[in-house]
Amino acid sequence: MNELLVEIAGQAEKALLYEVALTPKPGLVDRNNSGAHSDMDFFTFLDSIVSLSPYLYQYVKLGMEHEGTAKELFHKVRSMGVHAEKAMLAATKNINTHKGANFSFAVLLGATGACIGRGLQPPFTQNDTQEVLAYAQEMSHGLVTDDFADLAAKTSLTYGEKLYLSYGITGIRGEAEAGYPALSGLILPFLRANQSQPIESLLLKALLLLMSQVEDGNIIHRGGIDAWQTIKMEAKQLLQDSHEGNLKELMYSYDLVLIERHLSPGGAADLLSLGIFFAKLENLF
Ligand SMILES: CC(C)(COP(=O)(O)OP(=O)(O)OC[C@H]1O[C@@H](n2cnc3c(N)ncnc32)[C@H](O[C@H]2O[C@H](COP(=O)(O)OP(=O)(O)OP(=O)(O)O)[C@@H](O)[C@H]2O)[C@@H]1O)[C@@H](O)C(=O)NCCC(=O)NCCS
Ligand SMILES: Nc1ncnc2[nH]cnc12
Repeated sequence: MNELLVEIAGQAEKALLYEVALTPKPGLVDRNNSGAHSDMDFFTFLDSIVSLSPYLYQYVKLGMEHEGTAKELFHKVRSMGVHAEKAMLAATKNINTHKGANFSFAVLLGATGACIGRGLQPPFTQNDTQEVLAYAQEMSHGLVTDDFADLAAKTSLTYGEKLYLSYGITGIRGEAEAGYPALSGLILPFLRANQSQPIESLLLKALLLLMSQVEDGNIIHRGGIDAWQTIKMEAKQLLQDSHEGNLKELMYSYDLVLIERHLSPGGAADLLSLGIFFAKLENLF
């Protein structure tokens, strides 16, 4: 069973490495540049991933060994996640590289471990993946209401809390509570349908697909709702205009546009990592 635990956690780590290595990503940190970020670079992300690695293993282990309710497992992985977040910030000199990704992997690796504890085995079928997402939804039930219950009394607010108060946007918490529809209904069907394509162009197009549809808290917190709506339209147009011969050139140009606008689709980047994780468990590539 330990080999399976190591394999699952390893796929999550690989997904985070694939995401940051993917190049060129508009506005994001990659092998070419730091996108719209002045405080972090490719090596900051490598340091971050290494700091999170032991906790990815612990999230799966907590799930596999869990015997209570899904909600009880959520509290266990979230407690572990707080330690992971501290380790990440220590490794990155207090820069928020993977806060959202750490939260989602805590929930989804815990859910994966719980389902494996009930007999699920990789390679996953689409139904196996859906069983994990359904369990993650059960774990996250009531999360938005619980987390945002007493915001008025708080003296300092996170980006997500500010977005909720300003626009009613629920961000990654809402995504988790809904069972990650950006995975089940958007990126995973796309990756399954195009799995034979070269991986870099496949993942670049997957990122554009996410950018064209997800409610990305990072874009909104920096640029507001209008900037987010514009990026959704532009990403959709790029997806329509791109083909094997011009994709990288279009992405390089769009990277310069988002850098100039100081906008970064960090939420879409996190969801890309999660999509790669499940694609690996399904042996898509
Ligand atoms: C639930 C938490 C994630 C806390 O959330 P928080 O309230 O802090 O804020 P959110 O913005 O709601 O979420 C934080 C990150 O989640 C990513 N994100 C946002 N929207 C979405 C979405 N629709 N789908 C998926 N993911 C989303 C995003 O993270 C990525 O971008 C971050 C890098 O950019 P950042 O530094 O945040 O912003 P910058 O523009 O760079 O800032 P400046 O340079 O301009 O200053 C990076 O984190 C990526 O992961 C959001 O940032 C969870 O952390 C939590 O529960 N915290 C409480 C303590 C705890 O329980 N921790 C353990 C959790 S297991
Ligand atoms: N490659 C990346 N660049 C900037 N923010 C991110 N958040 C997650 N991945 C990221």
